[in-house]
Amino acid sequence: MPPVITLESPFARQVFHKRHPVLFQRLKDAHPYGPQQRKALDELLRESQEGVISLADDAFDRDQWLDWDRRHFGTPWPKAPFLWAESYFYRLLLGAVGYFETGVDPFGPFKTAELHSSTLEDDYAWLAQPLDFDAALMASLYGNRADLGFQLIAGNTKIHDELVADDSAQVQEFFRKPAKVTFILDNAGRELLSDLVFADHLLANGLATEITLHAKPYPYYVSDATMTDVGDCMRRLRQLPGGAGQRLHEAAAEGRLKVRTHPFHCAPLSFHDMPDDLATELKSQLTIFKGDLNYRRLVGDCYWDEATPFRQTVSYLPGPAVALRILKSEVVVGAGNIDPASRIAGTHAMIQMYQP
Ligand SMILES: O=P(O)(O)OC[C@@]1(O)O[C@H](CO)[C@@H](O)[C@@H]1O
Repeated sequence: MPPVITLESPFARQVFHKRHPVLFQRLKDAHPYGPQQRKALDELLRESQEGVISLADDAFDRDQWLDWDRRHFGTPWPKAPFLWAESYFYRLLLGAVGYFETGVDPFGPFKTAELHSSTLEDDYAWLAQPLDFDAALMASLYGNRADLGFQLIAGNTKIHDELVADDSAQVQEFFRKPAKVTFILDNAGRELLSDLVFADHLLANGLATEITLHAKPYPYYVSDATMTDVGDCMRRLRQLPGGAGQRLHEAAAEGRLKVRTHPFHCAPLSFHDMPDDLATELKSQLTIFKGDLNYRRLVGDCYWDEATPFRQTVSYLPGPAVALRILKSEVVVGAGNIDPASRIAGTHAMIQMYQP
C-alpha cells in the first residue's frame, strides 16, 4: 500500500482546524448543553488539534477500541492517520456530549432540518415521473453531493459535477440477472432519500430480489445514516410523489427490504480489516458503497497514484461491488489526472465497479 494520509495533509488539517470548530459551534447553538458538555467539547477540540491520542481507562467500549488500535494510542494527533483519527474523534465527540447516556443524536437537529426543509418537496418533484435505471443510479450518486459535514466548508457553492470514472454501463449490465444487493449507506437526509429511490427502482423492476441497507450503529461524521434515520427517511419518502416510500414499506413488511447495522461501520479501519461475519454476508451479493468516507475505507486512505486500477485496490473484497462517490477528499484511483483542488471540491463524481 502507498503511504497513508495523515493529519499532516493540508486537507486533513483543514478538517480538524476549520471544519471541526464550526461544527462544535453549531452543536453548542443547537443543544442546551451545560457547562460540563461545553467544557468537554472545548477540551476535545484542543486535544485533537495539538494533544496526544488517549483512551480513557473507564471507556465502556475500551476493549473494542483496543482491538481497533493500530498503535495509535499515545501518538500525537497531528501525526496520526487521517481515517483512524477522524473516526476516533467522532467517538470522542459522542462521549463529550453524553450520547452514550442520553441516546440524543447530537446531529439530530441538522438532519431533521434537512428532511423538513421548505425546498425538499420541490427538489423531489421529479419523483412523480417514471425513472429509468440511469436516472435512479444517478440520483443515488448525486445524493452524495452535499453531506452536512462537507457543507460546513463548501457552503452553497454552485457545483459543476463531472464523472471522472463511469462504469454505469457495467452496473446496468450486471442487473440483467436479478441480484441480492447491499447498500453500505452514507448520509441521511437527501442522500438517503435518493438511495431509497434507487433501491425502490431495483426492487420494483425485479432487478434486485432482496436489498439490505447497512446503517451506522451510532451517529457519525455529522450526517451519516443511523437505523433511526432510515426510519425517518422512509416515512418522509412516503409523503413524496411516486409511491417509492409505500412500495419500500411493503417490501420491508415482506422481508425483501432489510435494515441493519454492524459495529464495523464505525471502525476507524478500512474494509481490508472487515470481520469474517461481514465478509461472509457481502460474499453472495452486489455491495454498493456510498460516498466519500466509504470510498476511503474501500480503497484505503492512502496516497494512491490515481492511475492505479480500481480492481487492484479492491481485489480483497469477497464479492462484486460498486462505489458511488462525489470526490471530497484526496484519495482517487482508476481515474485520469485530477488536480488537488478538484479532489476536495465536491465537483467531480465517480461510478466504479468491481467483479471478482
Ligand atoms: O462520506 P461523505 O459524506 O461523502 O463525505 C465525508 C466527508 O465530508 O468527510 C470527510 C472529511 O471529514 C471526507 O471523507 C469527506 O469530505
